[in-house]
Amino acid sequence: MKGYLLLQDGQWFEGEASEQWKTPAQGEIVFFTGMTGYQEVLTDPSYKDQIVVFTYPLIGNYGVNERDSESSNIQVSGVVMFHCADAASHYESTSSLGAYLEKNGVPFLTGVDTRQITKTIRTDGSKQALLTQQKTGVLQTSDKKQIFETQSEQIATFGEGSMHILLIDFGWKKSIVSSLIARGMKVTVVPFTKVDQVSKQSFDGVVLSNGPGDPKDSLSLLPELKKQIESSPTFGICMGHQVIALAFGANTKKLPFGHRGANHPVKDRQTGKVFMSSQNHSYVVDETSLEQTPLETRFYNVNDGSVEGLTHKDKPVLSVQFHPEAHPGPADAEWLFDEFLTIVRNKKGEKVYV
Ligand SMILES: NC(=O)CC[C@H](N)C(=O)O
Repeated sequence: MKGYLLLQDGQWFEGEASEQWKTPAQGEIVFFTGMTGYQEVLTDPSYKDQIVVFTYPLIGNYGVNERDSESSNIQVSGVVMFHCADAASHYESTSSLGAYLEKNGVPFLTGVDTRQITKTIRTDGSKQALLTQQKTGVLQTSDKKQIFETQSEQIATFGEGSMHILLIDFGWKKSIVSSLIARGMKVTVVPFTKVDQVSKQSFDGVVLSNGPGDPKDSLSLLPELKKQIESSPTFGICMGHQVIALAFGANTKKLPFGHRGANHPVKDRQTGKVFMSSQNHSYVVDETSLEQTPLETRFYNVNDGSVEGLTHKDKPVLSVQFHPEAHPGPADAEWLFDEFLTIVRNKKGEKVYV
């Protein structure tokens, strides 16, 4: 059965449509350049309502398993691949990728020139798109604020460590919680709209999570979030980093087509070292807006010079645009959890020297 990807500007691409495809799916079209990690990408809440194009031509080779999902649902609205492997080969695989997408009612298109689509996005910028079985289709305008779509409903605690971290949730990835638990932390996840319901004194550190959509949609909650950020050592990841910047008076802006992949080089101004990072974002902190704030740039993107992380001049606040929990991706930036937790431990009086 034929299927089509229609772009907002009228361009279209033809491919093979998956079977269980009842209605057209709309979303912002984005491309991911990593060779692996498709299960984590599909279930990462930061990808909510996006149509993901995988640029690596063979996707699904190792199937889908019970362990790697970043949340309990598939978050993307559709998927575009060159080839989706029918036969999955991995000892932990419980399903092929195609069967997993079909079971969850997520449409996908194969046999398309994914690199051509990517070139189009890179040249003309990100845009809305429709996956449909007709060559024609109407794109709906939407004022949906994704930032409110994926946060957890309940306040929940994980792990049993002696240090207690507040994870402010914008659409948290499982890997952030497991990275903290692996380092001896107890983690309480609180939706960002409910931070006023938790006491500022009960936590040894605060982490602001990743999440979908535009960070500026959090503006009305910034005063409350800022109180929490200033109460304890704080670490922001991706959306969390952008929200910290906004809370201290900086600005964010949309990139022409975002960074999504597992090999984005980042430079640490403090050490001069470059390392590889996993990334998934459309927005960045506008460096020119930092001048009037107490924040300074610590990390840069080597490819385009954009801001990749911040520190506060006087407070224990650290933030990164990339993903130190890195699923998918290289583990090169994991040490940032250790740097942050050393600050947390030292503040609590458990001296740690690194
Ligand atoms: N992974 C994230 O947290 C993404 C943050 C934000 N939604 C962006 O696209 O820039």
